[in-house]
Amino acid sequence: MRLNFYKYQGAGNDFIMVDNREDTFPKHDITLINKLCDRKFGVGADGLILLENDEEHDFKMVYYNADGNESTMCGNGGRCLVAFAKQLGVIKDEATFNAIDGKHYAEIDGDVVSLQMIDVDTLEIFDVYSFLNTGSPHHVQEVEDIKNYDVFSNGKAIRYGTPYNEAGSNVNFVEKMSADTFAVRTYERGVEDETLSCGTGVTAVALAMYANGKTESTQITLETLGGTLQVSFTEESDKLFKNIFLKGKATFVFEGTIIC
Ligand SMILES: N[C@@H](CCC[C@H](N)C(=O)O)C(=O)O
Repeated sequence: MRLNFYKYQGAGNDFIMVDNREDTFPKHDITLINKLCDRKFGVGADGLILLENDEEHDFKMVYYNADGNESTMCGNGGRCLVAFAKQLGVIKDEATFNAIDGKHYAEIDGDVVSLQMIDVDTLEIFDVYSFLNTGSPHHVQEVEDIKNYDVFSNGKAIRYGTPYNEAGSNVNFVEKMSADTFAVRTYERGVEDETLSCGTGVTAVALAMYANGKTESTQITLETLGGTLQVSFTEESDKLFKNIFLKGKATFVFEGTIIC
């Protein structure tokens, strides 16, 4: 099979994009998707995303983690898919699309994509961490000296540990930098490693920091290893967050054809 693909990255979270409007991609071939995402034996990416036709919206997003399994929402991937849809001529400057967690609205201006995330009505606060679902599940924990923190070992232990166990959670470590700016590093489920950034992850961090009283701002800057992202939202009532937008660059890297 000859597979045309496009590589995109959003704040260093990188994805293989495939135009699957003709429904030709072998969607259940976990081994193939895992191999395409492999950084030594394949193209290399944190995930693979299919752009498909949708009856009600501009397109549909189908997301696979690098391990080859279909997973829950990917915020940076969604932003990159909007840029890909524009490159294909499927949309102009705004889009609505269908994803596993429901309908999303997005705007694109140059290489900056602003993506509306699902509303969040449940945010659990525990002694040393918070847990919430922003389309994907996220554990949020404050640490000191985040630059030198062992994200891989500690993230992996939390991801597989109680209460998450096999189903797991993504794990975000955060350190406050200023009144409305936080540094974030994320261990991603399904990649099973630290990624350079995670869109649903920084969204979770912004909401958790606000809910924990670590910031009074509803427009928060998140510094990740791969770049800067912005999250804005409104709080409708206690811990009910709406109008959540994730904003940052989504960049085309290269395209190619692979015979597989
Ligand atoms: N990188 C993503 C999150 C992708 C999903 C995650 N790995 C999971 O399986 O929960 C993002 O930008 O949100």
